Amino acid sequence: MSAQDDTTQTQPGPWQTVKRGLRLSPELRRGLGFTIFLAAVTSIGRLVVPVGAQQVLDKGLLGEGGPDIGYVVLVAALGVAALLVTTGTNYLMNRRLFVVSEHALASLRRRTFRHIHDLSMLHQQSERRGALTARVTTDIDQVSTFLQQGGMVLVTAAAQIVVATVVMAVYSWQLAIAVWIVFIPVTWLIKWLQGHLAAAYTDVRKSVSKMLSAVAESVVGAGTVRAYGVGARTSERLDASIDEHRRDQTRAISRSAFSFGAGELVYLGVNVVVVVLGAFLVAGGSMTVGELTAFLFLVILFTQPVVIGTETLNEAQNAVSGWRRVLDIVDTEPDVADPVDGVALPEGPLGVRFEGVRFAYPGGEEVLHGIDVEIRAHSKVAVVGETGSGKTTFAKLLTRLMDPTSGKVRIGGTPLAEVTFASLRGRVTMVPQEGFLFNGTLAHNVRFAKPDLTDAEIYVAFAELGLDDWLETLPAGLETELGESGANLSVGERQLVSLVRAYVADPDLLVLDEATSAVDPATELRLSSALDAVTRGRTTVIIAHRLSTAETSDEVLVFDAGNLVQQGPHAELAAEAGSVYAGLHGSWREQTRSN
Ligand SMILES: Nc1ncnc2c1ncn2[C@@H]1O[C@H](COP(=O)(O)OP(=O)(O)OP(=O)(O)O)[C@@H](O)[C@H]1O
Repeated sequence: MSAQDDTTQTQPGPWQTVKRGLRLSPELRRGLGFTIFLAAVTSIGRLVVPVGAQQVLDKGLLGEGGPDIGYVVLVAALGVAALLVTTGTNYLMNRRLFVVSEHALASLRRRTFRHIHDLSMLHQQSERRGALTARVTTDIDQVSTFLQQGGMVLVTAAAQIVVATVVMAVYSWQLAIAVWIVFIPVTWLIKWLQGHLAAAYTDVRKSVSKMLSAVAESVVGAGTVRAYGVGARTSERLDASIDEHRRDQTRAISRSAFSFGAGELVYLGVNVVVVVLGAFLVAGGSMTVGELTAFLFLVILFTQPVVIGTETLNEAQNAVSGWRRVLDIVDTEPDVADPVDGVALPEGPLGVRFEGVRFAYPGGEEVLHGIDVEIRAHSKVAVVGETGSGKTTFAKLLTRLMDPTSGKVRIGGTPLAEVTFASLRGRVTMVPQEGFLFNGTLAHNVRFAKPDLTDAEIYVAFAELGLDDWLETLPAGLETELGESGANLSVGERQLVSLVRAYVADPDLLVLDEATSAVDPATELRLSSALDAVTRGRTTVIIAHRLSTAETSDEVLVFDAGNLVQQGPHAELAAEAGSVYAGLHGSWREQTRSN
């Protein structure tokens, strides 16, 4: 099932969701028997007040021989002892529920996060990032709130209802039946309310995700928004998503307020029935005053779980909707999977082969139409073409960020789909256009691929790439803070750091999406000599946006509208009059001359 399909497919019911959720988090069931035992003891302990009141009234005060203070004191002492035990078991039960649910949810968070990571680039783009973050944060928080608050109610409610019913029947079976007659229609009402609340809270969860995405986009893209002067349009979209969330939340809250009122009504209704019928029974001599008093206390014990239950319905619905969305993610099959019994890439330099590779993005038209190509080990290959011609798609298939719709990619002769992720990620590195930098120091960012690299080794890497002079210009050298996404550096400098990072990872196949952004001439010079050093001695595929890169490559692959139309050394291709490459090269030279 796909994560974004949840609006179109029939959703699993609340029970199915809870059952699936429990199967996925077996920790929640650990020691459940003992927790239920503690709940039963707590519930039995709560009988102290009704039974004590009945004993004190009927035997201690209104007994045949007159008031018996000794008996009253005995009942009071036993009551206090029982209350102490109940407090202890109640504490233990709550603690167990907290500990178990926190454990389970921490591992659910981890699992969901890892799964999001495993989902291919395709999912990460189509499910918006803010929404994915909400899965791991707010959605799981909702489940946690429910399990810790509502979960206790669920565990104690059933026990309390059973215990209260038994004792009520002992005092007066007629009144016990009356209580149940009022109670049964209420359970139907609750079921009906549950359905309505579930729908309302599903809407709330969706609008929260939408709102988070809108906020995240407008914060991350603040620069672009300002540059294009579309602040008003962005604010409108944000306002609309906030309004939608307010509307959904208000609707859900008014429905839950209604269900809360319904719970109160049950309590009052049952009390009225007991008082009226009980008065008749006492007058007719089939019930004592003490038993009726006890019964009224028992009604509290009986209806309390129902009333509190309707209150927690609110959280329960919220939680089930959240849980369902988390499960949707966890159940989404990653479309690029680590092969079971996969193999490692062969030792030594790696060549690449594409055999009849076709690719279409989900729901889109084919964008690569049968690519056959061989890239020799150790060669430096430039991939060029108009924008949208399929270069990036080619690179993503080459590094298995996606799988071809048909055809095969081989690296070092091994079909890519059979190579373990560990071997693939260790030997093949892709440097995207905007190589992402993390908030932290320069050293931290370079160490990303190799955590145990020493400072001395990092200095050597900078020197080997001819970047030691640049490093010296930084205020704190390797300890320079780069800021969020490397914001303290210029675009060109960020690319330099990405290159160093790729260099220390020492892959056998390097796939690099050359940055398009213009950089100052000094940095440009540093970049091109660092690039030369990085590519030396390994197979390199560069998506070249500057044709100067193509000029210095062993071979050039020319893409046009999803087809590989030319392949060969720069000089040869440029000489083919009227060819796509000759055209590209001609216009690039004109552009650089006019610059
Ligand atoms: N995530 C996506 N979903 C759907 N279609 C996509 C996606 N990414 C790219 N495409 C489409 O696939 C085609 C090839 O895109 P691709 O990014 O591979 O081209 P490119 O040559 O790398 O372009 P550029 O130089 O602008 O990066 C284009 O028509 C593009 O619209």
